[in-house]
Amino acid sequence: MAGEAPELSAQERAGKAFPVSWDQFHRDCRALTWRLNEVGPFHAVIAITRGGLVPAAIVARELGVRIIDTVCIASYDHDKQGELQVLKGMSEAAIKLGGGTGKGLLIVDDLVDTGKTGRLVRDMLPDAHFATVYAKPKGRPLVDTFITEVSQDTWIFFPWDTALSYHPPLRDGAA
Ligand SMILES: O=P(O)(O)OC[C@H]1O[C@H](OP(=O)(O)OP(=O)(O)O)[C@H](O)[C@@H]1O
Ligand SMILES: Nc1nc2[nH]cnc2c(=O)[nH]1
Ligand SMILES: [Mg+2]
Repeated sequence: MAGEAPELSAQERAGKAFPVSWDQFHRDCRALTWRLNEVGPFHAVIAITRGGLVPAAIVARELGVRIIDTVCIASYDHDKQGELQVLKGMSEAAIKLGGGTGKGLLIVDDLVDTGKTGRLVRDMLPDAHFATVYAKPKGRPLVDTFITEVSQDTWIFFPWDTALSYHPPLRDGAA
């Protein structure tokens, strides 16, 4: 309707920005692996794409896991969450390795926010271990292991979504 304020995106609602560099992300993934090493061993890693692909590769490398599968889910269109869509489920081979319930499987994603994506995958594999690098309070109860909690009003910017760019100085005319 005319005059109505445009709907804010999840990113705009978040307000606070938490940019993560490649270095920081790699360090956080390694820290996650230290914790997961106490919980495993795992037969396979299941990455929730696309955000889970990079941490899954790092975690699998550190833990010596060579079987990696994906569950492909689309929810945020840029930064607005819509209906969750499972574009591709797990392979039969991975499901079999987890005995049908996910036992001994490690699900990896970059973050949990509302927890909707995590809930969907947990329901597919209730006995799997679910790990994320970052967690916001609403999604946190769904995660078994994570490294850093950020507030619900924070938007995390991942290194694959960002680039170095000029930033003007704080004080006008100081450039
Ligand atoms: O806890 P939730 O509120 O469900 O949000 C978390 C999910 O959102 C992001 O994925 P996104 O759907 O943006 O897709 P992408 O991984 O392909 O970027 C992120 O990678 C998580 O998978
Ligand atoms: N990049 C990014 N994607 C998200 N999807 C849900 N929450 C977030 C977030 O904080 N950052
Ligand atoms: Mg994702």
